[in-house]
Amino acid sequence: MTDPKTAPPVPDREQSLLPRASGRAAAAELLRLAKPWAGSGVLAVLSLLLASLATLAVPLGVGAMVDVVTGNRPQEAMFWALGALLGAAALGGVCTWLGGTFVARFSEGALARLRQKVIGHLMRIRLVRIERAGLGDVVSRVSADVERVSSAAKSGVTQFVSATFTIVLTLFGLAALDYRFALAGLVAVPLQLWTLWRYLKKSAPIYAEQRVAEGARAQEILQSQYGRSTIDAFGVAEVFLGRIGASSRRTVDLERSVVRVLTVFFGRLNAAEFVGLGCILATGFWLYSAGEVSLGACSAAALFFAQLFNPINLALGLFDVVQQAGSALTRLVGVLSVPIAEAPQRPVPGAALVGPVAAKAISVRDLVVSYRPGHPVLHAVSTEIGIGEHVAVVGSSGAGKSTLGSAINGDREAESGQILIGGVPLSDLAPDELRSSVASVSQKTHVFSGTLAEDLRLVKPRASDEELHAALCEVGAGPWVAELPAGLATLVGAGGQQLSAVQEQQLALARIALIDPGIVVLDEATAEDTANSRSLEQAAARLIAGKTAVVIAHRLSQAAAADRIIVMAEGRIVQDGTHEELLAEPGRYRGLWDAWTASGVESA
Ligand SMILES: Nc1ncnc2c1ncn2[C@@H]1O[C@H](COP(=O)(O)OP(=O)(O)OP(=O)(O)O)[C@@H](O)[C@H]1O
Repeated sequence: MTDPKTAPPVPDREQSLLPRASGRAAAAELLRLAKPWAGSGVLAVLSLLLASLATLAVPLGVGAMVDVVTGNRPQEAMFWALGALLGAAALGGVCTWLGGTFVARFSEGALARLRQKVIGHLMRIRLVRIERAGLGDVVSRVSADVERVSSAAKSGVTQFVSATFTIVLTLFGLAALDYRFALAGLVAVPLQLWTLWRYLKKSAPIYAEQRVAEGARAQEILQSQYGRSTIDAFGVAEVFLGRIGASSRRTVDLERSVVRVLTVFFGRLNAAEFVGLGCILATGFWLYSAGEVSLGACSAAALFFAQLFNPINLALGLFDVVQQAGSALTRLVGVLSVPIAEAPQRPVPGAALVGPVAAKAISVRDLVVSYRPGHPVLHAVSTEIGIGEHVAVVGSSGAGKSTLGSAINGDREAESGQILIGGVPLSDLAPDELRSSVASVSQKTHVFSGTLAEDLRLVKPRASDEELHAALCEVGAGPWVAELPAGLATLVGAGGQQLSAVQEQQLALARIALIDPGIVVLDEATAEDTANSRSLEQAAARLIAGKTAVVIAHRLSQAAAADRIIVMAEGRIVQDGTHEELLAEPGRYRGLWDAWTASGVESA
């Protein structure tokens, strides 16, 4: 089967990515998920409101002190002002801490649920859709995007809410001193809004592009690791380094564009602040000269406005974080809109459903399968496979053998046509029922990190050690497993004991032996040396005895041993018969057989 990571690229990358949700749908989903933590949300708002109120005491206290110094207030007002400042500082500190704690409880709870939901959904999306999107897109959504939303929620939300409260309350404070101070301060608002509008217009497309570029970079890096053996074999590491470099440069260029836009944004915000402060000072001078306000009130007004610089910059600057988090959130929630394979819930997972299951017949009727809409790779394929019959599928590379195998195994959906398992349409079988009836070994087996026993128990969680040993012995793995340092408890997979390709294949066969299904689809890669490939063939033959089997024959000796052979070419069945029948007629099979025997492989 074609390796999905090296499958031909789909022309329109943007279209093949998983979808994004609308901003409204993303926010609605987040609020739904946050419901259990609504209490923490309310407490967070109240704490932050109190913390912002406390900051108002500073300009008022300093204003009072100025009035004491200029003789407008009695001396003892100085002690009250100092006391108010200290009390406000303590209250502000405690409330900010409480606010941060409640925000974290609220946002982390909601995010954990979202992440769980997205990953759960991803696991149920059909493999072909994941392959079309590319692993990079998937990985960047559940890592970088989750991280972006999480860090925005942790610090950004607290700061944003505090800053907004401080801005609103400070404007009230200014108005309380004299409404003309508040009006003077508002002169800066149109400038700030214009600055923000320009910034959002410029930065939104850059951020969206940045997310896609990050996905593409992750895809290149993953591809270079998954394809390591091929890359090493052909000595093309430089090509991949070049591709990773190009995709990294793209993300760096976009990062630079972000910094440029941000610098202009903050520069304009500073200018707007100075315009506002100038207006406040001019208003103060005018009101003081007219004898309408005290010098202390003028100082308090200037301090109020200067105190707005930070929260305004913070609130507007946080649009950046909020925007990025929003963009990431729409990508995360977008995953939830991808249709999934319906999985009826069953109370007992795996264990109770694992075999032995009686052999069943397979009917393939006018089967059409496509990886991309409108480009079928199987064209109306039909065949009947009887109970207990062993059918080999042969044909040149790309003929559609693996696709047929994976369609029978339920991994590939039919675009049209049908597959019946024991007379029941495959699409009507519950996933657990399907898994216990049909099991397969593909060319690309995976050894999961953990102990050997854990790897095998993935398919039969309650299997005893004796059962695991029996399955391993049945597929010829007994001798090397006996030599492992800790037997079944030996760590295998990434970071553990490295297994050879043949041992990995035997492990895959042992999983089938444990499931003991009625139908087996074998598409395992051919071992390079004849001794090993023969031992694997013998193990496979033992495994499929008494079961219905579809063997994608990579060696024609496997085909010759089958009850019947199907020859495929360009997605169609071009010959169908026993080994002897097909050898007796001129055609593709005889050509393949002659070429194979001439190569001397079978006699090696
Ligand atoms: N994951 C995939 N995405 C897109 N196209 C694919 C994918 N897998 C296979 N194809 C295409 O489908 C066609 C049939 O491939 P398939 O792997 O079924 O052939 P095969 O006969 O099993 O070949 P091989 O013996 O090389 O495994 C080929 O044109 C292949 O490029």
